[in-house]
Amino acid sequence: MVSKIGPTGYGIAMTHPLDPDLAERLARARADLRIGLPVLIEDQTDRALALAAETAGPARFAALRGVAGALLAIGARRAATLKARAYDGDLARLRLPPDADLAWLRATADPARDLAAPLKGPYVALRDGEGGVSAGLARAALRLAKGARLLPAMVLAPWKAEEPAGLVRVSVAEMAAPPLSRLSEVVSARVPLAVSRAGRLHVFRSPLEDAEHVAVEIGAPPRDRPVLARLHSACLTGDIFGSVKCDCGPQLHAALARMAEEGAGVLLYLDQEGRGIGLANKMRAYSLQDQGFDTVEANHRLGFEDDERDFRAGAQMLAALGFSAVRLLTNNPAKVRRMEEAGIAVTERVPLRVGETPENAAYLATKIARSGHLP
Ligand SMILES: Nc1nc2c(ncn2[C@@H]2O[C@H](COP(=O)(O)OP(=O)(O)OP(=O)(O)O)[C@@H](O)[C@H]2O)c(=O)[nH]1
Ligand SMILES: [Zn+2]
Repeated sequence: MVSKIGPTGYGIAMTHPLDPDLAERLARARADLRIGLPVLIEDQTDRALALAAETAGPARFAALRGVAGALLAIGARRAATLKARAYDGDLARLRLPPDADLAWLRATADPARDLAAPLKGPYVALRDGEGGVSAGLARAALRLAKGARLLPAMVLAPWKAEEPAGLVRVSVAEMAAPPLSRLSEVVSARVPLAVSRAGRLHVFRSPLEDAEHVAVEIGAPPRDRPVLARLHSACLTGDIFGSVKCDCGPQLHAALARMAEEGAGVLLYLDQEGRGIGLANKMRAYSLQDQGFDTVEANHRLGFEDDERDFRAGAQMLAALGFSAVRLLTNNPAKVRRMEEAGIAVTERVPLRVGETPENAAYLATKIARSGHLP
């Protein structure tokens, strides 16, 4: 059947080469949420404007709150802390009180503020069929927030009117199958390091993220043999400031030293701060840890998985540099599995146990007890 679609012709919808594609619209949606702009989310029957609770400004929040059927979607764990029922399983849709202001919004969204901001309840959770935005749209909105490294708490307003000019529009179906981002090398240059003068840094970017990942190559590792490699996730606190709350800094330096000793290696420094939740959320997790929650529980209370990293970036960088097999410096068997799944053979796991302190003993024990790390 031939159907007429838009101004571009007949049959399949044609797009103009200058139109943003799905991956680009998703990247823009994440960027817009981070700067406090709403995104239009739709499924076959409904559409809603979605604004991140964490970045919403007063005027935009007021504009959405004024729409009949507007609500706040949060994760089920957050709802439990707020003593609100989660009728939608993994999430709850809360009624927006008419006098709700930004202080209410942020205090409701952010578990790290619970001690400072007395809770703003009681909260009224909406049941199936109530509220102007479905659980399906709300779920997609929360996923988008997490992808933007924002707290999963979204103001949603049903939107029947004309599409507001300039806002990004994505559908739930599109979000279900986000395209894999492809990294490519932007530049490489020689950087003599304290541990080895034969250092070279390769910078990688994906067109879809603002992340920049770095491969530190030491010596001239032959490409036809397994290379000593480390997948290191960025840790500003440990790597730069010498925090003793984790073991990252010592692991980083020990890995480089080991590569220098052997004369060759590759350290992939992945722009995935806080196991992929971003620096601000890691600090929120730290503030919850100060209240007695462990590293896994703290992530969960914020609405994130305990590990949100995607190690395919590391595998893509290794492949781009010409490596197909590694001897991987890690205590985390999940990293070995992820590498193999991504097509990089792991011929050996090389343990990396350094930097234990009284302050990180409980953190390291939790990773062994709950995250599958090897002792
Ligand atoms: N969310 C969260 N992230 C943390 C916490 N402590 C450290 N991190 C992050 O965890 C990551 C460190 O993980 P890695 O050392 O790369 O890997 P690993 O899974 O511990 O496995 P190894 O290879 O054995 O070190 C960094 O991104 C840190 O910022 C925490 O308490 N909460
Ligand atoms: Zn760390």
